[in-house]
Amino acid sequence: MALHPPLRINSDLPADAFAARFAQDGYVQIPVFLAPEDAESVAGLLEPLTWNIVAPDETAETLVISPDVIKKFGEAQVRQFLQSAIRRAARTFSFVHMSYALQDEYPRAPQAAIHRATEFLESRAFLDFGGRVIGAPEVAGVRVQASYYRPGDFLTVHDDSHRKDHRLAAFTLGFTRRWRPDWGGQLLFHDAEGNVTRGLAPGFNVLTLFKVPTPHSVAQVASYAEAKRLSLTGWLLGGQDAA
Ligand SMILES: O=C(O)CCC(=O)C(=O)O
Ligand SMILES: [Fe+2]
Repeated sequence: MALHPPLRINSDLPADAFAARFAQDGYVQIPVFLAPEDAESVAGLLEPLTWNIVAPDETAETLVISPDVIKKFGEAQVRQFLQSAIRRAARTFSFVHMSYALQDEYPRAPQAAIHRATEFLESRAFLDFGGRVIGAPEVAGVRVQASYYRPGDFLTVHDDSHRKDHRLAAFTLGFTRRWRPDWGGQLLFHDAEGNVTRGLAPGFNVLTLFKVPTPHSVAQVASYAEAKRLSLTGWLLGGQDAA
């Protein structure tokens, strides 16, 4: 049962026009996705979260480095581990960024204000809107995290295929303000020749949907970037895997 006032999808959105774009291009961006005051409210909830650093270990398992883990193992050891995740990025899939696991956290404190976003992303309103745009009315659930990319953070090329989950499409809902194009952090789409076919700048209250599988990455954020690259990112799921 929902504990929070629902976030409202902007009522003026022409879902069918966005669906045509998605079908043609394999991705679509929907600006002013939430009612503007609701987007402001989500942005205000993301800022003060207690974020964890995430990066894969040498077996490709995601390690979650909470502030407690840093206290326990010490900053030097954490830095060493992150350096190895950065070195692995030269050869294989890797990433370093901050994350907040909305759906894992929800049962611990469903009344926490951030879960207005969790409840919305799991709601029929969001799943049905997403389903209309991607042309898959059977969207059954969602897998989602909040993410925050700091200077130096990155995500190397991958296509979002998953062993178990049936991912119908990937989405990101951005809450990044005033981003300069030379700050990196773009969502990049890649072709077979190694060219970037499209680079989408982080934005505010923009929903991006793209097909799975699609080769993509997040460009490393420049050391001199001053804004926070904040978003809610995840996948619309089909059938039996719904959360
Ligand atoms: O943050 C983004 O723009 C994309 C994130 C992504 O590709 C992923 O988490 O798999
Ligand atoms: Fe991805």
